Amino acid sequence: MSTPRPVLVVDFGAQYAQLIARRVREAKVYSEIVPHSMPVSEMLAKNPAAIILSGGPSSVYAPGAPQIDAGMFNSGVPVFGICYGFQAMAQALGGTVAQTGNREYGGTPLHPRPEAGVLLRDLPDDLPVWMSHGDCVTEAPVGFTVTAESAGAPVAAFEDLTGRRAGVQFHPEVGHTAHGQEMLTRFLHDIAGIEPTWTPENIIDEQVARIREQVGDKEVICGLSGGVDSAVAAALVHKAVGDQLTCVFVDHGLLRAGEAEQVEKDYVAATGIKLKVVDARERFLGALAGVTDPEQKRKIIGREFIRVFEAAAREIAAHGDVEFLVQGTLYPDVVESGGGTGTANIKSHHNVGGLPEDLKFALVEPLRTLFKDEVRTLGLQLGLPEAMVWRHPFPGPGLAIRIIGAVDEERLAVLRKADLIARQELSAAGLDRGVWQFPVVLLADVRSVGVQGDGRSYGHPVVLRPVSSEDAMTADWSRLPYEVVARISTRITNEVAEVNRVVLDVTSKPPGTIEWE
Ligand SMILES: Nc1ncnc2c1ncn2[C@@H]1O[C@H](COP(=O)(O)OP(=O)(O)OP(=O)(O)O)[C@@H](O)[C@H]1O
Ligand SMILES: O=c1[nH]c(=O)c2[nH+]cn([C@@H]3O[C@H](COP(=O)(O)O)[C@@H](O)[C@H]3O)c2[nH]1
Ligand SMILES: NC(=O)CC[C@H](N)C(=O)O
Ligand SMILES: [Mg+2]
Repeated sequence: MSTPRPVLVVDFGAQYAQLIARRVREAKVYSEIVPHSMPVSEMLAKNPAAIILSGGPSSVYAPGAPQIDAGMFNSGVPVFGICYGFQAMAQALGGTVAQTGNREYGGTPLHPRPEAGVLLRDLPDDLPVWMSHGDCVTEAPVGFTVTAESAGAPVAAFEDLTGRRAGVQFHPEVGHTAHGQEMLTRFLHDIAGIEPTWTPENIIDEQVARIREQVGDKEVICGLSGGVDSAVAAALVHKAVGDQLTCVFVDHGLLRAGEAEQVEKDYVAATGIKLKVVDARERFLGALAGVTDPEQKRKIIGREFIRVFEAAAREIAAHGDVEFLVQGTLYPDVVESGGGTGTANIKSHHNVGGLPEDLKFALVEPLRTLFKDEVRTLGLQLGLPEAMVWRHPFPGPGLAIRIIGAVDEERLAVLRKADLIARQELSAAGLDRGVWQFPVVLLADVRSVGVQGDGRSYGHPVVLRPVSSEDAMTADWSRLPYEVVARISTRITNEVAEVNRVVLDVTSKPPGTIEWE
């Protein structure tokens, strides 16, 4: 099977490059992100159906700012510029970009002109769009029609339909821009003339073909956690190579109450895939003893996972070595680990930034460019049970990154009890689907004074961190009904002897992250 012609999203260090790529997928068009440092000849060698230039932090007129090679515009490939990409495109084609002193951040009314062109045709005046710029295009290049303006941007959108190029100063890819998806769709379908034929089923077919090609007739193991990502990854690999796949579930002692049993029982029942369960509790807890630094914990866990997979592979291999390790890695894991173009390392996800340097497995990661909600859609299409597909995410390093301080059996036992109560009460209130994830965090090195049974207590606080999110890239704290919060608090302080205080985390992401470490 051939890969469809991609729409390339050229990343200029944008906050939203991955969001652009998924909006393109929502328009039923295949897309790939490439760094702006990739030579244009290499981009063109991918035979792109169109190119989208992302936003970015630089100013196009500043020394050393990323530029666009004119070759891109001579190639005849349709191009769409967004924010920095729009400015860079204007400059490369002979327009003018300047800092006018009129900065616009956040919701801004857009005024489409009567000659609104294809992108903005029939959209209302005062259209609320999301802006984030300090520079402006002050003069459009020759051959372009200016199709909209805003108070701070005299050229807020332009089009050259003959050359199949367009650009906008605002961000159509963010949810806050009204009709943003429609504008991107109009560019792709109506200006670039791309057929909307790509669907999530295509991901399945493409990935199955790709996995077959990569793996051939060799044996494969898959790290299976009970979470949706690895379940979908395993289902894809199973579809591709059947019984060459064995899943390995690692009980590292950092799991929640009942989790190991549930994975063993439910997963095999639902899928019929071979599963090996490894009890690695001593090994992980030994390696983590006394460690308090979050990044160090993550690196240790990443390394131990691989060592356990290696040992399991030796036992599983019927002939020779197992070369391939399947992981349910998603795009946010990669980005947060600093794997994007010029993106910062926020935290090393155990399955990406936490991998040891001497990793011998070749990785099979069919979900590496996708977001969780897309993976859930795939899971449903692959016939996985709803309960598995809608399970809340749970990080591979488990409770180790929810104990602030060193990790040991005793602390784990305390957190497990508190966590179970929170999960039970959330489910009892029928709120599972309304909440993206609900970490419970133990501040193991903090103590506070309480009064319980007329006596003094000196116990630990537990933090409730329920969040809502679309893709874990950004999140907000969930406004749980106070009765539910109150019930959880009462039960935890009554039933978990070591905990005498429950607090609620009311921080969005950014500036917080979902997990505390
Ligand atoms: N206990 C485990 N045993 C084996 N592999 C694991 C375990 N925990 C995590 N992994 C591997 O690490 C990958 C990343 O973990 P992550 O938690 O992001 O995904 P997930 O558990 O599959 O899904 P979810 O994000 O919904 O929890 C998993 O897809 C899986 O391959
Ligand atoms: O498998 C994982 N290995 C990790 O090392 C890891 N760190 C964070 N997470 C999960 O990723 C999402 C975003 O988390 P943060 O807002 O805390 O960065 C949330 O869903 C987190 O639970 C991880 N998952
Ligand atoms: N969001 C962006 O792409 C910003 C572009 C440019 N840095 C500006 O401030 O105008
Ligand atoms: Mg998980």
